[in-house]
Amino acid sequence: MAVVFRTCKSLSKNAIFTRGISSSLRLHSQKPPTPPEPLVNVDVDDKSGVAVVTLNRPPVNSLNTPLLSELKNIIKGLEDNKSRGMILTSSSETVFSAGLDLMEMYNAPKDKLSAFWTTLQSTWLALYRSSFPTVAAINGHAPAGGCLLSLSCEYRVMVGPKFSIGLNETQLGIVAPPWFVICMRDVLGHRQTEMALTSGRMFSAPEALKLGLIDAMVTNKAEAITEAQKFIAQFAKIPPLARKLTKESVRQEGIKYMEDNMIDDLQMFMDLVTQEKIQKGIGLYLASLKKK
Ligand SMILES: CC/C=C\C/C=C\CCC/C=C/CC(=O)SCCNC(=O)CCNC(=O)[C@H](O)C(C)(C)COP(=O)(O)OP(=O)(O)OC[C@H]1O[C@@H](n2cnc3c(N)ncnc32)[C@H](O)[C@@H]1OP(=O)(O)O
Repeated sequence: MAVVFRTCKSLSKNAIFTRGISSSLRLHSQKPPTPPEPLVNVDVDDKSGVAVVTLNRPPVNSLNTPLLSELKNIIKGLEDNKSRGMILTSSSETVFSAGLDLMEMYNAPKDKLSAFWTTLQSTWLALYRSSFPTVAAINGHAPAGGCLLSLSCEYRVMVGPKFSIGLNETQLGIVAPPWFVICMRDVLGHRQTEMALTSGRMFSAPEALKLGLIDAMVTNKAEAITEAQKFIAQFAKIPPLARKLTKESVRQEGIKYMEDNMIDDLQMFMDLVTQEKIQKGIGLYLASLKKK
């Protein structure tokens, strides 16, 4: 797997920034400061043109505004570079993504809350409607927003059997927004979605496979990447424009929902999440996670 420097340069603002800083600082000091790790890494394979995009926010890849923003920029960069495909995975050995960063929603000022949600909306839309094939190589737990990212890809390969996946929002006393529901229904159908979401159930990888929530189960990350590459390779001979327009057509409900309802959806989020009862619930949940 080779990193195409030209592609990375145009994809990651962070990469240009850190290179610039470290070379200029080297003139003045012996020890340049260690550049910050990007929150999302991207490696593009020269031969296949497929990008492996790795969430890299330890310990659990919780999705905060900067990470989402970086992911969105990478997806846009891949679009601009006419990418052949994208595999989304995690640098953690046990967690794909713990979902939305609860700290972004807890006692947050309204402007930050609003920026957080709009960044989530636009990142999701960029991923969901991306023209290139997308696969989630789910190499760890994927609750809530982690499950949403997976569902927004076209194919899901999960490392099993011990990791779990699902939209568990109701268990937290919060509500999965309509576009989360559309994503789940795209994959599971109406009845299974209702059952899964009203209970907030998390599924083990074997359960998820049986239900169709994931498409394949493997035993490690390397196998997940190989399976993902195989899925993407089957599109090599499909004309990209026909593929893109077909994907958009199949996903029209979700795309249209978001395009038409961005502001209402933001308002619903703000109204719900700022309620005292919800804030208390998030606080208790965060405390229970920290107590573990
Ligand atoms: C009509 C309606 C319209 C609008 C709706 C409005 C609002 C609702 C918004 C709905 C959307 C919500 C989607 C979400 O994604 S909410 C987040 C849900 N996530 C979870 O429930 C997962 C919680 N985490 C876990 O279960 C475990 O951490 C996990 C299994 C992922 C990993 O376990 P592990 O044992 O490896 O790690 P931990 O020790 O638990 O965690 C390490 C530290 O990370 C902190 N942590 C974990 N998850 C989160 C998170 N999501 N956000 C912030 N922080 C998180 C955890 O507290 C630990 O912290 P420290 O103790 O190290 O300080």
